[in-house]
Amino acid sequence: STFYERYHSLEDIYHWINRTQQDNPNMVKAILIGSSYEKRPLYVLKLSVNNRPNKKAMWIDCGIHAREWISHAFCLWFVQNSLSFYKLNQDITRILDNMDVYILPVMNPDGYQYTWTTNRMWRKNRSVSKSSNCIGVDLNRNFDANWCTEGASDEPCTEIYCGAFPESEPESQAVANFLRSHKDSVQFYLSIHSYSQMLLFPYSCTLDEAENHKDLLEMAQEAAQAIRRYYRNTYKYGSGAKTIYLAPGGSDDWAYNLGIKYSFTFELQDRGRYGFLLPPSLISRACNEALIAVKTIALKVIEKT
Ligand SMILES: Nc1ncc(C[C@H](C[SeH])C(=O)O)cc1Cl
Ligand SMILES: [Zn+2]
Ligand SMILES: [Zn+2]
Ligand SMILES: [Zn+2]
Repeated sequence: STFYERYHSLEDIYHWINRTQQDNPNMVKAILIGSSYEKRPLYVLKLSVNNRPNKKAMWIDCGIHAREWISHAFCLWFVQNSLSFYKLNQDITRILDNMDVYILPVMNPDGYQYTWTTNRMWRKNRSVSKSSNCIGVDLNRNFDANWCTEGASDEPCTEIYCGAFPESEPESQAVANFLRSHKDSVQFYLSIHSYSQMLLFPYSCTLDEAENHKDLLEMAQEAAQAIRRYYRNTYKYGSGAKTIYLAPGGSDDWAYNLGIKYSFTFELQDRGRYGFLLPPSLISRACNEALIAVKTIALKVIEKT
């Protein structure tokens, strides 16, 4: 099986980032947006095929949760597919001609490394708290969106520990800073997770409906329909609070409140048979399903703006 149908160590992904930039100097640029708690680099790959004035952009982050390995695999898959099929596939060509794409393949490198060396089921980052022997903050409860209310915990030993304060973690702070400084061009935010096959949009932190709920629902529905039509697989869709659970401090809610009105979290395969331990043989199916969903929504964002 090819490189993109296998899971890769953190070091291999860093090598891949370098090689991808070197092999595609006109389309790919690696941007260092910060570093992790253990001082590992956070690299964003910028895909850009032209320098149109006030061009829009989309953002995809992967690996906010360390054990969700299909997420990291999707970011690599998306970059490879975009570079390989630009000018050959009309959807990818239309997307790249109209939008720059910022991709963060490993948002939580310390946690990812830890799942390779020590504990495959690790979720959080690896920061040390002053008040407890337990390690790690749930980066998807650390953003400033109803921070640390119901659905998160102020207990460092829990899997949904919200951290000492919003953006207390270097990883979430780096992402928030980058998006704050690019909020006028970024129109579409996407965070990739696993598992349970869902296409989620704001809000997760409250049962209130987002002001463009109808748009978001229509986009998610079309994406889920595309997956069903092309891959005969079922993805649920809806606002996070109603579809999965009430949970505050998530990156998608925060990005939405920043002004990025098309904001989504995808939960990729599967439904629980393998869960986080999705076998490599299912990587291509899972990534193709996510890819058609991303393309469907990206094309609708381009239409609407
Ligand atoms: N805003 C959000 N959007 C999606 C989710 C679901 C993910 C699934 Se792993 C999580 O629990 O962090 C959670 C939140 Cl807080
Ligand atoms: Zn090396
Ligand atoms: Zn997750
Ligand atoms: Zn999940």
